[in-house]
Amino acid sequence: MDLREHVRGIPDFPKPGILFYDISTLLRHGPAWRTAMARLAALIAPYRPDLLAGIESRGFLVAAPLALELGLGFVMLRKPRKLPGLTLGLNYALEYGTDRIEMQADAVQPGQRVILLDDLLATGGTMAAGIALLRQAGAEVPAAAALIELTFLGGRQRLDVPFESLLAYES
Ligand SMILES: O=P(O)(O)OC[C@H]1O[C@H](OP(=O)(O)OP(=O)(O)O)[C@H](O)[C@@H]1O
Ligand SMILES: Nc1ncnc2[nH]cnc12
Repeated sequence: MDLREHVRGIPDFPKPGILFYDISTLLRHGPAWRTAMARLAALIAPYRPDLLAGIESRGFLVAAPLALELGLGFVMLRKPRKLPGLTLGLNYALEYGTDRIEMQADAVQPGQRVILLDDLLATGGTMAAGIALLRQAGAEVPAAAALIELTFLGGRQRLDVPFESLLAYES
């Protein structure tokens, strides 16, 4: 199945010159969504994860079903002040401005292998921050993955772990 047919590139949104890649159309199509999750599961299984982590919000849509598919637990990396209990957090730079992600301090046991997932890798800033935060919590991060990679933004060059994606777009 060609999954590209099920991802919509919307012109000039949110920034002129860069397509906005929308996974709503993929989510809506049961067989395509199932195929995408099965292919991504096959890509990350060789890294032998103990847990999967996902970045709020679209990353949850990828990490949670993959965790079910692989029979693993799932950890949420969330926007600030959303998680109860003791949290760890990290501020990071975006193209314009800054953002922050947080996770529960006891979410990971020291040395657990945690793969970080998101729907899309653009500049890589969000993924790099997520990896740093997981390490702060004691995790080993053997790899990161996303459904979509915008190769022309060079995001994977900002990551110091292997990165897997299902669909790469050149523009
Ligand atoms: O590689 P980067 O340049 O950091 O961009 C990628 C991030 O941007 C989007 O999230 P967004 O902040 O739009 O939040 P959302 O998932 O809640 O839509 C996307 O889901 C990634 O998390
Ligand atoms: N071009 C893009 N399409 C969809 N989500 C994004 N997040 C950051 N850049 C994006």
